[in-house]
Amino acid sequence: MKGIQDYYHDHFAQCYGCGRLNEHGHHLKTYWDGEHTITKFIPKEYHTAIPGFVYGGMLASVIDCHGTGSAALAFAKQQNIELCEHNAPRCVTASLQVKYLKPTPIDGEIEIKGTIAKINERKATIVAELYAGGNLCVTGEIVAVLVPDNFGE
Ligand SMILES: CCCCCCCCCCCCCCCC(=O)SCCNC(=O)CCNC(=O)[C@H](O)C(C)(C)COP(=O)(O)OP(=O)(O)OC[C@H]1O[C@@H](n2cnc3c(N)ncnc32)[C@H](O)[C@@H]1OP(=O)(O)O
Repeated sequence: MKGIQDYYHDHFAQCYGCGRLNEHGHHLKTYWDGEHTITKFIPKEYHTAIPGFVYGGMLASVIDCHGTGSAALAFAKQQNIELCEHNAPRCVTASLQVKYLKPTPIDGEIEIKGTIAKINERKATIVAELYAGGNLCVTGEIVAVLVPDNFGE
């Protein structure tokens, strides 16, 4: 299954969380599932916080890039972009909020479900729900902004 990350331009594909060209990164893939977006991730043992449970910063990282990926999908849909090599919109995180409801078990796949809560011409708000073993463990809210031409100046 391809994710929006497969369609980022090479110079937008270096991110530790979601860049397909970062050899040390998570290589997340985010795609539509009906009206929602999905990202899946299998934690490694070294992502431990407390034995048996995932480190919270790691979960925030996955939610972060699920948010920017979901926003990019939403902008592509809004702008009627037919995704093909290197033409995906690219977003940066303006804001990331995370709530840890329950410890997240480390042994198994994590699924993050995204809902596009708000979108205008350059900003999207994504609500994320992170599930492990079918249980809701973490929620998040990400404000993602299309990369401005003067980014980093
Ligand atoms: C050779 C090629 C080089 C390429 C080079 C680029 C590479 C790109 C790679 C991307 C890779 C991504 C990787 C994954 C996710 C990260 O890890 S990204 C890294 C972490 N994030 C950052 O570093 C972002 C740092 N912040 C910024 O650059 C700027 O503040 C931003 C976010 C671009 C916004 O700046 P701006 O466009 O000047 O802001 P502004 O016009 O005031 O705001 C735009 C909208 O966002 C809202 N907003 C702004 N900040 C916030 C906030 N903190 N909270 C809530 N709303 C906010 C504003 O209210 C406004 O909303 P509307 O008025 O449209 O309703």
